[in-house]
Amino acid sequence: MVATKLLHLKPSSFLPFSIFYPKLFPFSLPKPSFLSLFSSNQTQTFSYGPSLHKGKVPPKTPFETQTQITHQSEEEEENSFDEQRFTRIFHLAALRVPANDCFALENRLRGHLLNWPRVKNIARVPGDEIEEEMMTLFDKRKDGEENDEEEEEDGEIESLVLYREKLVKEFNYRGFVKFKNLAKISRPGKKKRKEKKWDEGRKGNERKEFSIVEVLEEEGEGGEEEMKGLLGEEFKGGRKWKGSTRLLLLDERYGDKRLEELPQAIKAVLVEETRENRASTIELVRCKLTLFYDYWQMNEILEALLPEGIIIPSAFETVGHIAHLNLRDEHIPYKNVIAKVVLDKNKPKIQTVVNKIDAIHNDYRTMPLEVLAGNCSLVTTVVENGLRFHVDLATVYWNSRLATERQRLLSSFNRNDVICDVFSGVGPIAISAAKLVKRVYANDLNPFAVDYLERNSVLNKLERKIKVFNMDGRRFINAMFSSEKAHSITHVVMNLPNDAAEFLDAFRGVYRGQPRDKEFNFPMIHVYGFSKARDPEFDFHERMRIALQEVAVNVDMRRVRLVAPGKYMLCASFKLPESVAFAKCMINL
Ligand SMILES: C[S@@+](CC[C@H](N)C(=O)[O-])C[C@H]1O[C@@H](n2cnc3c(N)ncnc32)[C@H](O)[C@@H]1O
Repeated sequence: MVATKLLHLKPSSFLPFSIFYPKLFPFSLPKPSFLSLFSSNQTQTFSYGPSLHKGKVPPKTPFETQTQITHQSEEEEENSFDEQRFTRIFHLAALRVPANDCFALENRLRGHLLNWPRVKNIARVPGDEIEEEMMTLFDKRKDGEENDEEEEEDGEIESLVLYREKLVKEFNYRGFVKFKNLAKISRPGKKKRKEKKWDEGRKGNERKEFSIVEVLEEEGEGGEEEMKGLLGEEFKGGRKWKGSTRLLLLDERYGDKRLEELPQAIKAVLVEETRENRASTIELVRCKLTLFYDYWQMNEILEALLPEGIIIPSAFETVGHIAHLNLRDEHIPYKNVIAKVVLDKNKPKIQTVVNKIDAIHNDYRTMPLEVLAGNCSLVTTVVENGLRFHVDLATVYWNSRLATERQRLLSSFNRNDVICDVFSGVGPIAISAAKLVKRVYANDLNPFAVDYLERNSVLNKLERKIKVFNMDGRRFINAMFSSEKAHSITHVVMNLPNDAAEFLDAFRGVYRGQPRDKEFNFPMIHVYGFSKARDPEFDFHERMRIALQEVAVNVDMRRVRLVAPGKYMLCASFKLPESVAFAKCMINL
């Protein structure tokens, strides 16, 4: 006979696999495909795992309805939506087992337990937690070490209140012999109290609970009041208290199954345990798993919020604490809501969400950005290649997507090299190179970039290896190669893909007028460019030829990445041709 008592629940109105179309957003368009799923003759296929379309939407409490009526500013209203509309309730079956056995049983029942992303299949039962020390006291009592006047026939303690009273009588003349244990009976442990504090105080960036599991108890279970008296209002034992227990959440397919319908492995656990130990605490219970807004992934929330047919923005670039979106026109009416979801789902790493509002048109290559959510600071710190870079996206250029390319370039430098970075920005190439090479000359036209370049050199303790310049790229090339420095420079980096090829004319005649028998240095030039042509390599080569007025030979041309459909970023590396350096005509600066 199976002695384990089952909790029989009233049939719930919840249909396990109904689709609920959440009316989440005033401007969400009707979703015909969702609605059609309500039609009665539609047969649905089982889809595994939690989804906003499955589960039950909890009814609103009067308090929630009231808070919605509170006044919001226009801006708040634009950015907000009711997060509670994303709460979903799932009904599951679980084995309630003694806490000490749960890991062994979890192993044994592998394959039959809930396997949902981010939901642990072992859950605590609120209120029945008991500390190890208290349990020892309990066990001792069970083993008959203590007087068992109040013990029931099956060895269980009938009343903890009576037991406590008995212990009180046993005080020795000092009165404290057993006080330690007694205190534990009625006082929550330190650990527990700490947890509560954390929970109460959580705000802003702190992680919130994204799911809770509650046991659905039958009414009128004995012993509840007694346990409440001992363990406080939190206790929701309902049944005879047996110490700490855990819930092993069963696979969602068993949510509405009766014991007989469960797989043999689960039945075996229940039957064996009960046979071996009549006081077995293992039982099959029904429970309620609630998943909150914080549970769902960014795409799941956005899918529910945005009208059908709109592409769900799924990716963004990260620069330090800033998420940088590139929203399409169709997203613009929902930009604030999208930004809020991006922020919520990527906190605390992301603190600010911005959108690029226009193409880059200015010389300094700074992006026109609009802050959509979070704090307004565009000053951030990026870590690349083990180095730290302070960046202000409002005034300087930064592109994290070029990190791999920068690595590739750096790997071609060695400790004897001297690098000349013509368009250095805040220094991702120049400062990283300074770690490897003998010396770096770094230049940028943007005074803000140069300011950050200097600060970043100091931040990374490399300022002694870097000399910083703030001038136009052509003047810089000319200044470098008409000075003594020319003899040492081994690499020139020109990363201004829109125009760098045209700046190659600055190399024409840099050694003009100098005696040819002198030892000259012909550095490697690494120039970046974009091309939309059908043959991007040929196109870029042509641009270089026009600027140099020579055909550069032995050019190593590489496609760095596709920056837009049909538009490549390229890098051409070649040795400065002697004929260019000694050319008679020079550009007018
Ligand atoms: C594409 S960014 C590259 C910055 C840096 N190399 C990086 O990878 O982040 C180009 C840089 O060239 C600078 N720049 C634009 N025109 C310039 C010019 N005529 N002379 C010197 N620097 C210039 C811009 O201010 C910008 O910082």
